Amino acid sequence: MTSTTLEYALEADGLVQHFARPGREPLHVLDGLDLRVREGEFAAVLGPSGSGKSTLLNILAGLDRPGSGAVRVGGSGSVAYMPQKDLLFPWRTVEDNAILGLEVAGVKKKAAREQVAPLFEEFGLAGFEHSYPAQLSGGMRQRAALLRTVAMNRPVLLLDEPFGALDALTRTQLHLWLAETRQRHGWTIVLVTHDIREAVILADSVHVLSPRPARVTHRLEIDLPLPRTADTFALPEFARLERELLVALGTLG
Ligand SMILES: Nc1ncnc2c1ncn2[C@@H]1O[C@H](COP(=O)(O)OP(=O)(O)OP(=O)(O)O)[C@@H](O)[C@H]1O
Repeated sequence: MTSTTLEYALEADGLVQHFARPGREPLHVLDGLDLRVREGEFAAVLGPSGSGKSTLLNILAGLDRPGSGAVRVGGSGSVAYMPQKDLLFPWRTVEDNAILGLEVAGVKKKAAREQVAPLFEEFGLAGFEHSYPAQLSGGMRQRAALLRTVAMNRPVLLLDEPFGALDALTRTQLHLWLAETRQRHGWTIVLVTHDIREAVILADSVHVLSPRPARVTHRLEIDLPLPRTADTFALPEFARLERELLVALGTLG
């Protein structure tokens, strides 16, 4: 991964990935995948289960190297990554979980606590700073994990199905909350999901993956008006985009 002045906040070109399998031919997971995300853009990567979404994010995060292809991140060249199984440490308070990434980056505990303090209110966690993860609801835990990711103050956020394990009502509440919060902050986000509604309510652009080996088969601009609210779900344009994505995924004829 290199850092330079780029036209895009994040560029991935021709990503190819194979995984070795004992006694069988390698599993071909990514097949020349391209992705371009502008600064301040919310890009959703939508694909069926097993299509290679986590593989893609691991490469974008710099945790894995692609077999071929390249990733470039603008600004400082670094990203903040919230993996799918982003476990909060049960023995740390919400506050101490929130500062974990900063501590790992070398920030002193006191300074890290001061840095994250203003975020608790906005993330609906004010008053729970000294609670332990087991004392939070599922939605609050995901917000705490997201707070920890955002606290890293990196130019690009990578989110791997952050709401996948939540019940439908909590998930919708978090969608509306994130839609508002990210607009206020202007974050650049790549979110992978297999939830079409999630992609449409949140994103500026949706990048549809083919089944494995994955490439981007469609890129759809989501030009629904901002701010996105509960009323957005009722727009005819929302239903039209949902249907278009069902077709792009091959779910409808
Ligand atoms: N390190 C690895 N070694 C071998 N195979 C792997 C490895 N990582 C992923 N795979 C395989 O690559 C394929 C794609 O996995 P990946 O987790 O990227 O898919 P996904 O789209 O994120 O799936 P889901 O939506 O179900 O989480 C799967 O078949 C998986 O078994």
